[in-house]
Amino acid sequence: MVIEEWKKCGIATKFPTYRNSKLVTVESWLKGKRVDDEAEGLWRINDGIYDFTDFIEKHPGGEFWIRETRGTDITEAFEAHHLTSAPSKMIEKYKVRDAVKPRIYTLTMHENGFYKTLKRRVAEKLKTIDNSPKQRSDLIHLGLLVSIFLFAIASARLNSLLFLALAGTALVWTCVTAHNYFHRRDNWRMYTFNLSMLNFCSWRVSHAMSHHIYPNSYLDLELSMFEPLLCWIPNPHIKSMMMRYVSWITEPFAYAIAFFLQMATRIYYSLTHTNIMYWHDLIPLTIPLSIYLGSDWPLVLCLRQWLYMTAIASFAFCVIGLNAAHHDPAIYHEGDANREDRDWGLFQVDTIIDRGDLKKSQFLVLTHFGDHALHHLFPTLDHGILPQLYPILYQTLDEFKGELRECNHIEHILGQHKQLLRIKPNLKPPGSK
Ligand code: HEM
Repeated sequence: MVIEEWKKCGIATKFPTYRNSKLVTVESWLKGKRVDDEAEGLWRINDGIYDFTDFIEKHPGGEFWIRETRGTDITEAFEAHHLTSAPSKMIEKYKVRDAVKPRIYTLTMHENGFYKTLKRRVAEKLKTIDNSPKQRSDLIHLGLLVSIFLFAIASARLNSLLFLALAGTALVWTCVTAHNYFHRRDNWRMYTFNLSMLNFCSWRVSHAMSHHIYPNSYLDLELSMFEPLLCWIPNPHIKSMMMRYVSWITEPFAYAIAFFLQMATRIYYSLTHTNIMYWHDLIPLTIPLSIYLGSDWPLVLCLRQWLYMTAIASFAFCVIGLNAAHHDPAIYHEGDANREDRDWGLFQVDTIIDRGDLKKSQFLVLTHFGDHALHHLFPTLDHGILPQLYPILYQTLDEFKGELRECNHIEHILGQHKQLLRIKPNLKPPGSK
């Protein structure tokens, strides 16, 4: 079959099936991947087919990661989530056969390439690293979590807009900080992500499996979920002339309803297709409940206060998240010229401009998706210890002609808006002179 030119994917040999679905969700992404990935109904790592059915419940990282990825190619996710050599040694006993067809993904992880070299160096460095910042991360997270409830109750008792804004701010910062935790083995802090109406299980797919592994490509759900409202792919077949400009106007509205929209989509999908709701989707209700118990307000007003708080948090989350690292005309997006070296780690760095203005504060890094490149490369590491890895990252980037760029938030906001307008692909590959 001939693929239309504009559908050619920069990192895979197929245009992802899920992009043809009427409703783009985590489930349609996984379903599409099961169709596309040549994993023969099991799990694929490089050119091997593995049956991890008996390992699902034994997985130290938690059942979710393996259960949900059945029928897909997990090569990059497997490499990025483990820093020890144990998992690579363990998989042999689960191997069933060699895959019949070649992999559809064209990024590489050669032993002496950028990513594997960096990973070996990072694994070595972790043996001598100062781990105390991890406790600081835990304290910051706990402090923010408690603040949500204190500020929410104060906003009702004092009927104060200021405390309402503070409660919304504490909510968004707790949510971003909780993201530090849902990338890892199951732990109680990952549940606090759900206070926002988002769901960490859903995000383990849309963010950890999709966005982190295939950023700014057709496979990145964090792009496709916003289309056609906001479209960053520089392609007139996807981004209509009208959407380029209209998105600037509709954007604030889209930001404010993003949390509600995710919850509504999941409820709608559960009612019309299969249930994708979890018991922990009820967690956000603890906020209106605490306002009700901590003030003399009737329940209706408590619910209203909670919805206002959530809208503030949703708006702030998008201002922070969509302007954190990935969207600027100088950043690689689907359709742009590819770097010659197809190393997965270099691809990650090419899709990011880090926020340099956050780097001096662990609090800001945790609450604003800081140290973004290192986090993409090693998602299971606590954000607190990432700064200690910069010397190794810079040294390895130098050796492989990579570059970690930086800018501040205002520059990112401007760049993101220019990217919404851009329809012409960059013809100069990253790394070229
Ligand atoms: C989609 C594929 C997979 C993902 C996303 C994944 C994710 C994870 C995560 C998040 C952790 C916890 C890391 C931490 O908190 O520091 C973990 C640990 C672990 N996983 Fe997986 N995993 C996957 C597949 C596998 C497979 C196939 C095996 C082996 C058969 C495996 C073996 C382990 C082991 C032994 C650990 C303990 C920590 C370590 O030695 O690195 N995982 N995994």
